[in-house]
Amino acid sequence: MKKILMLTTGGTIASVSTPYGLIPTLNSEELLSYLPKLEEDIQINTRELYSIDSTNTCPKHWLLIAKAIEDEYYNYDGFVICHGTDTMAYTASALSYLIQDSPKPIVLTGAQKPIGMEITDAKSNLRDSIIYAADDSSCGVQIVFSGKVILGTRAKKTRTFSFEAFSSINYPFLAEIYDGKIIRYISQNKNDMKPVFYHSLNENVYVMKLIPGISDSLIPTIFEKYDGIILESFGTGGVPDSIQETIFKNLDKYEAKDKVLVITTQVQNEGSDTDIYEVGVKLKKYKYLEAADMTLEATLTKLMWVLAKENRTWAYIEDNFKKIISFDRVRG
Ligand SMILES: NC(=O)C[C@H](N)C(=O)O
Repeated sequence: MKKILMLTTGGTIASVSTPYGLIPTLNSEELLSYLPKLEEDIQINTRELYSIDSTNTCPKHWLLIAKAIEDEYYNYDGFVICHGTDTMAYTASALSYLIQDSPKPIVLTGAQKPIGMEITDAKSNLRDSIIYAADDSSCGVQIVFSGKVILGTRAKKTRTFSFEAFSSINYPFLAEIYDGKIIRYISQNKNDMKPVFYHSLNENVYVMKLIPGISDSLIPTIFEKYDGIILESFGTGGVPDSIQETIFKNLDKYEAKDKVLVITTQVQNEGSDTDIYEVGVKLKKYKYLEAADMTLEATLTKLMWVLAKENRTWAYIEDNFKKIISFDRVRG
């Protein structure tokens, strides 16, 4: 018999309607009581880690989830985390860096409608997640939602209301689940996997979204305050004239290992490549990193993981940021 640990953290799945709006209220046992009967023989133990709308998720919650899994890792065959959908992709990415090479599945799920409502996606999402987490071929961190299995490093919430809330960005779905049956499109080899747990993240990372004509007035303050600056640029990536000089001055002022600039794109699909246009190529004389085809969620949490290392060198930062972890990037 397979043993699954279901961890709960709040979110819509555990919410009830109140005069003030939906509030996460159900505890983990109450949530589990809604799980439809399974054909498989699976023992599920459950534990509430905290109960919040995932809007309020912070990096400390990611560390807490990772620690709870590490503490129970050898007592269970798989883990299911019930989580709010709004920041689930961030949590899935963060867990992909905090728990690497896990031969056991770590599945995040949630719902667009509370589990107590008559029309809800919660029961099927929970059932699919448990079945997927109990399957011998599953491993690593994934989101299971609306019948799709998405790598934690590739997930993005792309719909606010529909049940099909998540997309897999620049990577195919790993599997789909129909009527409780898993159809795998990509098989993962877990034979040589040994889990590695990490215990810290550097929260001093800022995401700056560019808009046409953006002013450079906040840039010196951002560089002073943060260790990692992610520039969400346009198209394939470039730094516009209005902020160019100030960005370059600040890159010169701080050593690259102290303040790290990452260029990414606002375009959801296909990623960045600063080698193409002059607005990107001119950056070449500076040390910076490129997100390439990584999601923003993966870029942010990977940078937090990389910058958690004390006395880091540029080589350490570059090697680890560019290293492919849980298929988070395909391009250089
Ligand atoms: N569907 C949801 O779970 C949304 C909710 N606001 C949350 O992220 O906690």
